[in-house]
Amino acid sequence: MQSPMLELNTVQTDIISSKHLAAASGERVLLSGPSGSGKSYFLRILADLVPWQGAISLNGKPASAIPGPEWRQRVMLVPSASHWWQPLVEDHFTHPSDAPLEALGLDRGILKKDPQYLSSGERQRLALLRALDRKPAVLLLDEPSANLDPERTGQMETLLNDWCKKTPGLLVMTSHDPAQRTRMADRLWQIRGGQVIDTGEHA
Ligand SMILES: Nc1ncnc2c1ncn2[C@@H]1O[C@H](COP(=O)(O)OP(=O)(O)OP(=O)(O)O)[C@@H](O)[C@H]1O
Repeated sequence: MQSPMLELNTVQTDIISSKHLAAASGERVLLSGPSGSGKSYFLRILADLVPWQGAISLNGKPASAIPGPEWRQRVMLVPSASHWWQPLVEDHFTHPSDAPLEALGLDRGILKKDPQYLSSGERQRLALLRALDRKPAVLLLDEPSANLDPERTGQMETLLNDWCKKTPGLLVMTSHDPAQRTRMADRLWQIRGGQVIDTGEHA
């Protein structure tokens, strides 16, 4: 592997732990495990949103040396349920005119909508675009296509593949869909008995 973008060494919490894990820029990591095994929680560890012990680094720089808000801008979590607090969708974007809405089958008029009237699928797609607008290095996605039909899921996967390659960025995502894991995974991390391990399987 080229030098890792994200690296973990003996990370531990009350719920979950991992020994050594590493992933490089341009990779798509699929995180799997049964319901309730801690996938969402693990993404929150990576985003430094819950207390953890051990070592996590981004491009060789330890998380302890990077202020939390900066870390979360570089290692950005898109949870399965997104929060919207401004009057209009566009108010949540730094550069709304640059957002590739069409790539996800969204009309540009949606930027002028009140977020409370969005459908769950619109909300999910816009939450991803809002995250990309912040230009993260690592994108942590919790079941990003859970509310999407197969056509929209395909569009989202294409957008994510392009983002990974061109940025190049690192994608870590959860999915309950084995077919999606097969389509997307360059690397598989699995939660077994409270341990996150790299299965060594690659697509
Ligand atoms: N901040 C927290 N403190 C303590 N326990 C938590 C915290 N967050 C989640 N948990 C617990 O961790 C366990 C794993 O939850 P998590 O949501 O990460 O599972 P998951 O693998 O994402 O499940 P699913 O596939 O059903 O979404 C659950 O028992 C949950 O109650």
